[in-house]
Amino acid sequence: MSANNDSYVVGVDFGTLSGRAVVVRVSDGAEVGSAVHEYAHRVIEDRLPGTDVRLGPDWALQSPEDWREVLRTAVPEAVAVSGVSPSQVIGIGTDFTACTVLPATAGGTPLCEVEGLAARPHAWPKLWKHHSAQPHADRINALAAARGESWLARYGGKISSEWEFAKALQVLEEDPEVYDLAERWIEAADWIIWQLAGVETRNICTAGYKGIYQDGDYPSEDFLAELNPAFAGFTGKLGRELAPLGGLAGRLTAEAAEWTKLPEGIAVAVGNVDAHVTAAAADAVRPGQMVAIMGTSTCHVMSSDSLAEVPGMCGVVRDGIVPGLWGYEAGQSGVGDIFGWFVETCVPGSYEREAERLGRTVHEHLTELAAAQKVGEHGLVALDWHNGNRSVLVDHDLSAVIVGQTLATRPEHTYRALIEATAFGARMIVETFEDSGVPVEEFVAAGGLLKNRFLMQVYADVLGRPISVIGSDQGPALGSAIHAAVAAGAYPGIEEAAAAMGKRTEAAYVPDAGRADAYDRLYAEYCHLHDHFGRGEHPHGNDVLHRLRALRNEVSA
Ligand SMILES: Nc1ncnc2c1ncn2[C@@H]1O[C@H](COP(=O)(O)OP(=O)(O)O)[C@@H](O)[C@H]1O
Ligand SMILES: O=C(CO)[C@@H](O)[C@@H](O)COP(=O)(O)O
Repeated sequence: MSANNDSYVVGVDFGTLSGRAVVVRVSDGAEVGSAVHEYAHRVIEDRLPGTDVRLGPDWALQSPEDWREVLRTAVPEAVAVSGVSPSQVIGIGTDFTACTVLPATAGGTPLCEVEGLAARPHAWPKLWKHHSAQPHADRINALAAARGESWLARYGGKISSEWEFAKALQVLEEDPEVYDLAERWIEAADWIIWQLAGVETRNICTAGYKGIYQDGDYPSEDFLAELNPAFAGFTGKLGRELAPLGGLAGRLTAEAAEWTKLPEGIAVAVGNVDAHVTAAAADAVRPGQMVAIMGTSTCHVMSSDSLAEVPGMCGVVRDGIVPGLWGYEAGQSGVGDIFGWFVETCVPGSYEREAERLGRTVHEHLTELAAAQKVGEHGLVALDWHNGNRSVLVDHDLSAVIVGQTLATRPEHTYRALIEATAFGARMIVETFEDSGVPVEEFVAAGGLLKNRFLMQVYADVLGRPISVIGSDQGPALGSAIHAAVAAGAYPGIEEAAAAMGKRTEAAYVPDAGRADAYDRLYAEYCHLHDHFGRGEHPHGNDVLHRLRALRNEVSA
């Protein structure tokens, strides 16, 4: 079907806690209807559903049935709310958290749904924030460095415990039977496309960033065998034919048409990652436009026409955001999650009652109180490592630090210090890119944290540069819809579709010179603590965080 003024596409964003669908007009990107489905199992962290099987520290799993339910509920609901007739929908695109990865049969059945395997933790999909494969990542990194593997520099010198190889090596060594039964090791981003189009595809984005696919190949058999002889053939569970972003993965099957109530045969776009699709939604896919998707965690994505080695980045991948450019990714594993943790576990009841009386959420109440302070007034500096450090240290055995507390420290002081810590972490990433010869010309913010205007101003002041903001509160879903429009043939490429359908306001926040100067002093303290606690036993460092983590693991084992 060809596009006309009445054509629409559906974008579906599979997030950490929910899936969101949005119906978008192809001609101008107008969002005409949306719906959200909260996952029934949310994040599986304590025990496997319906069993007494307990999970260890740093485990995080998800249920594939929750993802299918998004297709069955959020998609038809969004179309119903929009008033658009399903016959006007010409394509569907999706994005997923990553690296969220699962073992499956050759037919695509998740192993946790195979009879007899539901009580085996390693048969379940591992969510991006499953961090218990850190020892496996450490071994991969040490061996790659010792052998001088050329791909290591493409990952800033270290691959993360969140990525595909570390997670798979953990399965092999902790449950070899499940490893053997896994005929496929597949990103949820590609698995969902399999459900929609009935064909197995592997997108270039997750293969490159999370699957160590560089210059046409995965790490060699020889390398994998040195990690563990039984790991030698691992890449046989992956895919070698990579599909380009914005490409057509296939056509909606009759079964998926029944779930979604969309017409059978419409275009299904190649799978993609929540962060990377958002660049299109903000119309920020040109070289030097860094898009920060700020939510539970923050991902930083940016295209460039040149290849550079940026220490501690997540990865640089040819065609990884848009075809024809190098796509860079860096990230912070915990941002909104840190504020959420603080609100849930560190705030006295009196604050909750006051927030309720004022008709605000506790976040809003603490933000109001934090905004009344001057820079540095709380006397605190924090390290934003409650969920480890993804960039630039790439170490999920690190944990958070708050220094400067006294008996006068109030929750609003700590809340502000935590917001500032995440902004300092973002500045560390931006400066590392620039120092490595990859200039950041525009900083574009997207994601759920945009709703906190004080936080956004702190970021502008800490970064000392203007911040543009996306013009949609459904960035990933809009980005997926844009990819669907390209896959359906409505635009020749992602750049053209992004220009017509993406939205952003330039320089929505500008730094205040006085506050920016004051933050330079606090940032210097952050850098000092960052290197002291994060870089091990160098002359001025202390590895206490690793010793504490080892002790915790020993005791909880
Ligand atoms: N007013 C607020 N200020 C700062 N953080 C908030 C606020 N309200 C919610 N959060 C945090 O934002 C995060 C959710 O962000 P969101 O972008 O909606 O989710 P996701 O990243 O999963 O798509 C949660 O971690 C929550 O703790
Ligand atoms: O790591 C990536 C992308 O590479 C994200 O999917 C992951 O951080 C999860 O993002 P959210 O915070 O759920 O938006």
